[in-house]
Amino acid sequence: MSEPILRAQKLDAADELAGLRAKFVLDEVVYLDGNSLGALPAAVPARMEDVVRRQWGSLRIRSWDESGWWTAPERIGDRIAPLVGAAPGQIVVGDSTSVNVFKALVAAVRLAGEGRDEIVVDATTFPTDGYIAESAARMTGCTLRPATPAEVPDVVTGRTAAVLLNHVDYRTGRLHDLPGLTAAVHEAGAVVVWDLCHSAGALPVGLDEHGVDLAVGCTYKYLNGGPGSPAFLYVRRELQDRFDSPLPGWNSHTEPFGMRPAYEPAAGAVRGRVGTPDILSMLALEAALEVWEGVPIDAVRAKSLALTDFFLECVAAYVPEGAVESLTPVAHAERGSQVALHCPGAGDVMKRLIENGVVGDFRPPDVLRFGFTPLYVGFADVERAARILAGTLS
Ligand SMILES: Cc1ncc(COP(=O)(O)O)c(C=O)c1O
Ligand SMILES: Nc1c(O)cccc1C(=O)C[C@H](N)C(=O)O
Repeated sequence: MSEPILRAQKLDAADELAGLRAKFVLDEVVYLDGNSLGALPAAVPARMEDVVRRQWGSLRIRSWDESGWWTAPERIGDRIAPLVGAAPGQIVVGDSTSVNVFKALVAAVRLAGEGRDEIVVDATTFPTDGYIAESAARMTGCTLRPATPAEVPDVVTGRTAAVLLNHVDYRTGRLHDLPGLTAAVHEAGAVVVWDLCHSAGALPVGLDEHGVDLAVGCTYKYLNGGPGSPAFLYVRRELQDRFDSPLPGWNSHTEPFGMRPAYEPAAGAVRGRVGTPDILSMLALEAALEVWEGVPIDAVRAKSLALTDFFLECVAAYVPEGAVESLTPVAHAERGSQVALHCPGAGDVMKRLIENGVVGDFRPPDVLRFGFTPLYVGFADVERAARILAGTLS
């Protein structure tokens, strides 16, 4: 047996999270696309059967109270909170990430106050954040200044109102320095908004510890909430009273069923809500989050780094030199939970990989992306993926 296969066996045998794989619906495919859409947790279908048939089918309107539908956005927010280092009462679940980026960024400019007329946006951002930042800047009368995360400490000034950053770069897998960049933004007196789509559920974030102001993230990647599952919005407790949402719907009113003509915002995380929550997706997410019971995020991070290290090792062992080049930083402090490989003809290579039972994804112009979800990816999967990649390239 080859050396990487033996190593994989040893690593799998010592993996304290290995048992979690059984909590997911998986097959013989090596699934390395959990950074796009997480796998289905096995408890979700039966829960949805109950939600649809009993809660909706039998209880109907009563379920808003009796099945806890009305309070689901805050309840599920509190379930996500420990995974991103937040105390309870600061996260609300609902709407898409894009919509929450809009809420957070406009609210950030309003929090920053008079005399600040610039929004700094991550120049390497996932496109939706950039599009929304451009619109938010136009709406608030701000100038938009794109900057790479590394440039942020040098570009923030007394004019900066808000800075929108990605925790992990969706293309390269680079992890940015959230504590350091948050401190740099604060030093300039500005408000920071973090997009945690590629870090929530993959690594410790430490929102409270690092004094983050506002954050958003999706739940369909490492949190396995399902296609289009609702996103989350974090508003630091000390800012909640001043959080002025640009989408003040009736669900965030202090007395929603008072049906009053004048808007009066509720206290707390509820202020981030807009309209009627998407209950089916939300309750699928709630069931999906049960797999996290007793799972420390530090153990997830340790396994994630071991998986990505081992993948890079196997690629180096199997793939002919020069055929691919890793875009993902080697330093653990700069790596998320994915590996991105630059590869000529990456689109076709990924098609062949998928035909051969290894699912990752392709991002233009020439990037092969492999996401490693520590809850269900094992070391034998990693070895097999690298071996099949080498076969695809030869
Ligand atoms: C960093 C980042 N932000 C935002 C999004 C998109 O959010 P939405 O759920 O609104 O499509 C994604 C992925 O789709 C993403 O990777
Ligand atoms: N949200 C997605 C979707 O609706 C379809 C396909 C992919 C996605 C993704 O999440 C892509 C992902 N954010 C990325 O990093 O590229």
